[in-house]
Amino acid sequence: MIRFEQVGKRYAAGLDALIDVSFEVAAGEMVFVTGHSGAGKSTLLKLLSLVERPSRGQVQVHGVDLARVRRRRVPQVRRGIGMVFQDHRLLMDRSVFDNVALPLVIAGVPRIEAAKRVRAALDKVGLLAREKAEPTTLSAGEQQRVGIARAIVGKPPLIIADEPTGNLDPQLSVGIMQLFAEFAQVGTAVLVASHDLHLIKRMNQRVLVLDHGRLIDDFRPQQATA
Ligand SMILES: Nc1ncnc2c1ncn2[C@@H]1O[C@H](COP(=O)(O)OP(=O)(O)OP(=O)(O)O)[C@@H](O)[C@H]1O
Repeated sequence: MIRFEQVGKRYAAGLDALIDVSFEVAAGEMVFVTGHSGAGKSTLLKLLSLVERPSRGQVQVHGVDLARVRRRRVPQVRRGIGMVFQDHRLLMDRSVFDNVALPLVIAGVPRIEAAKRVRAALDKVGLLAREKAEPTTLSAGEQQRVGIARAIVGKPPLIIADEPTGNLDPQLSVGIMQLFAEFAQVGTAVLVASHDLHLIKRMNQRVLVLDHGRLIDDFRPQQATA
């Protein structure tokens, strides 16, 4: 599903954010990316969402070498990725329903079909009753769940989340991670950047550890105990 092959990323300032990073993620896997602040976690996710391009090596998604994706095809590739951000980036003057519907509207999904899918996504994150609410009237955790509903509504084969639980309490954080794990169980590949070691430990999933841009560990708890 995802393949990084000796990937390097050097920003214009000359700083190496990623150095010789190689790994693969299969469909149905949930993987945490962790490491100190500045280790390269966000950069790694940005290469997948084509916000940044690698300086060396190759990033492949579904067998497609992302370096070959032309600028005008970038939006199409991004439609195959559900993106969740720490600051969730909701449109505050639109309803919860409209926020979640946005990717479907952009993709041209007919209204009745879109409404069905939006409600299914909201149901999944436990917010069906709040579809008419404006995001400002929701708690931080609820807003984050709207962001997740928006990321999953198009049923993308890949979800990437950058510190999705950064400002949530531990219980809510676990709930959101369990939701991601459920998506992985039905075949979605899920990549979550997080520095919350307590949460990562609790979820018992594969963990990639970055240190100053290098991948220093790739820990698979299931295999370790097998
Ligand atoms: N657009 C950019 N231009 C120049 N340097 C950048 C840019 N984006 C990130 N960097 C640098 O690349 C390194 C890796 O940054 P990145 O954001 O990937 O780390 P991170 O592990 O996500 O950190 P954090 O946990 O603090 O978000 C850092 O030293 C950062 O300053």
